[in-house]
Amino acid sequence: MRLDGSSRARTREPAISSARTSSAPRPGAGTQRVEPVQVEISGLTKSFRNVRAVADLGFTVEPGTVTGFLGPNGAGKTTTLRMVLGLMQPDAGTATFNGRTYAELAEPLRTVGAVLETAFHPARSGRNHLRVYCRAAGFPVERADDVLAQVGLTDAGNRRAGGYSLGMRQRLALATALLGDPAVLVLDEPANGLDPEGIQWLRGFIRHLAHEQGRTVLVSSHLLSEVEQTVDRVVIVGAGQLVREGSMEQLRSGADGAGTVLVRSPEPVRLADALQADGIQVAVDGDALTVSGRTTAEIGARAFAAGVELHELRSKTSGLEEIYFQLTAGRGQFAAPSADPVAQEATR
Ligand SMILES: Nc1ncnc2c1ncn2[C@@H]1O[C@H](COP(=O)(O)OP(=O)(O)OP(=O)(O)O)[C@@H](O)[C@H]1O
Repeated sequence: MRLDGSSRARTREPAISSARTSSAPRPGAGTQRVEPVQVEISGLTKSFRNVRAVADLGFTVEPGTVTGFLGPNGAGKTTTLRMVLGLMQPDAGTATFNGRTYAELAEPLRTVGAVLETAFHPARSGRNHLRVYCRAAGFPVERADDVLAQVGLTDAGNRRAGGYSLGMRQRLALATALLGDPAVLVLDEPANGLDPEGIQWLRGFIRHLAHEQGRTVLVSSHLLSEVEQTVDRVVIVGAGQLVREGSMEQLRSGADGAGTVLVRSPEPVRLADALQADGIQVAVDGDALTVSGRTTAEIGARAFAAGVELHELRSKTSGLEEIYFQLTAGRGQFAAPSADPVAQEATR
């Protein structure tokens, strides 16, 4: 699902948006932090006739961090987010917020805000759209002005949302998601269609929501480059299954087998001994060591502890985009050969 600029009326999916009015992040009143909420996905599974969209998917989204939910088109991201938000029933598995499913939350709109698609009444002003939403959700109408200010749309608040640019619509959708001051924000492809200035604004805004205010932020994208500078952690899916979960640092360093680290030292043998003593696999070639399955930080720390001088320490992988491509190549979606569930099972 995408921010598609449509003006369909929706009730359950808070919408977004942008003006070139404000570039400073202002997400929330003051610097108060929200109650931390952990999102846990476990065994989530969903099929549509002969397509298994999500298959036994499990991962955790931590408070105070921005987690990128990445995968190629058709990998199952939207289907997963819909199940997380209680908009679609899973065939199996659960998605919980501090242990409760969306349906079990006492005040779901105060716990979770979502930006799934742009959807506004085109004749309504941005401010009115937010006020209508406040009334429907039982929030004080003053919240409309609070969130307009947060996303830098105060000056455009009285203009018809139908005349907003895509960036402004995305800011308006984000403002809608923030009305309930939720601890969790789920954003589906929020940078879609934004210009570089809008992307920079969004990046600062999202990071502020997580890092300064302790919110749990899950941002989906099919492009790693789009979220690379925004997210702290990544969850990569392919064909509905978990491909990789970890910090950006782990992904960059090619840890857990995605790549190797090159180390140069005037004492290669002593360094190799120190690393091997910790069960780390090392290949020595002159003054160069090639190390698999560990981050540059881990190797640097081990060398420091052993008192070994280093002349070079770097990831040998050829870049994030290449790692991402390698991890997800050919994993757009399952194409089960038959609608027969037994035959589908055989394709797992
Ligand atoms: N309502 C539906 N009916 C049938 N098939 C569906 C439905 N929704 C999703 N699918 C299929 O499930 C698979 C996963 O789709 P999904 O939209 O979740 O992927 P995605 O990762 O969000 O992709 P994109 O980045 O293109 O939005 C795809 O093969 C898609 O065609």
